[in-house]
Amino acid sequence: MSKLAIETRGLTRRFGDLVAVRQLDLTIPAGTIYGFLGPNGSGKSTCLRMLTGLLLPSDGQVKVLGLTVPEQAEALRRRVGYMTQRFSLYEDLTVHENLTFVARVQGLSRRQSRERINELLKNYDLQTLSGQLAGSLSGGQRQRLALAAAIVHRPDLLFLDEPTSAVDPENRRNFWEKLFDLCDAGTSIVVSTHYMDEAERCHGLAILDQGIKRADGSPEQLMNDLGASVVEVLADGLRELKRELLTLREVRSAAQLGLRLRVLVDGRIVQPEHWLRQQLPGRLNGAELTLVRPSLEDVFVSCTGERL
Ligand SMILES: Nc1ncnc2c1ncn2[C@@H]1O[C@H](COP(=O)(O)OP(=O)(O)OP(=O)(O)O)[C@@H](O)[C@H]1O
Repeated sequence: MSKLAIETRGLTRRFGDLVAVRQLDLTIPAGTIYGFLGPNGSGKSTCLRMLTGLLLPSDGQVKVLGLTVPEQAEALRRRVGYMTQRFSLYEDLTVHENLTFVARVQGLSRRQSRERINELLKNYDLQTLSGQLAGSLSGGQRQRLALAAAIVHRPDLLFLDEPTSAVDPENRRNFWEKLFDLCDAGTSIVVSTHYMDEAERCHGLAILDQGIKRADGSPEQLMNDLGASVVEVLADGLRELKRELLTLREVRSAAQLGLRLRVLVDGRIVQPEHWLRQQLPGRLNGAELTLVRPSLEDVFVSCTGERL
């Protein structure tokens, strides 16, 4: 059996009356990239902070790299890296000074620190920026520095909290290439995101909504197990059509994409295109209906029960 990076049972965190994370069971294999996908406020950061040992759970059991958290959080500290949402850089230190500072905190010797920092500056395309203040870097440069800082001590497990929110698509793509390199070299990675395309890159994934895990599995599994069919409708008067479709109980959602509506129909309906035409005969006369492959966004909409 392959080793686990993380295992939780009944993990819960309350803030007063608010339950930010509720009864979360997770089984995350080592050597993979695992994502938490959820909207703002769904509990992703709270969850990551508990898994790093920085925040005490209200309830439940947590094992990270075989260590019991929070009891063994100190032993865990050296083995994990954590890149926070705001990147946590020292704005008035240079790129090199930021890395040197983190290397000292992580206990690297001067020599180890020098070698490791040279390696990171090269790998993360920061050599020419070495003497520049972190506060003056672009979004993509800040992100690369934050990642380099999070892995100075070669952690076995890396946590990333919405790492690409502030960067453009090209930087996001390059960033993910770096994550796959790290994963290939044996680092387990847990990443939170609210981007579907990012979630789709993960080996495994949990969909969080209001602190509750609504589904988990590989993106392919989640799409196969959707329990709904997706029909794209090309027709006139889409806004009105959408309203009419949403009055049907079997229609889980209808989202407009340009000239089309993407309609999620309960999986128990055998021929969804035919069924839709039967429900709205006048309205769908002359419309084009096509059964298409589910996307992760369809899974997300379906799991969170949002009838958009
Ligand atoms: N220290 C705190 N005190 C009180 N409430 C908190 C605290 N930290 C988080 N919360 C609440 O817990 C809920 C979950 O927040 P969390 O930051 O974990 O969500 P998130 O999914 O990471 O959101 P985002 O994508 O916006 O970062 C929110 O309602 C938030 O207001």
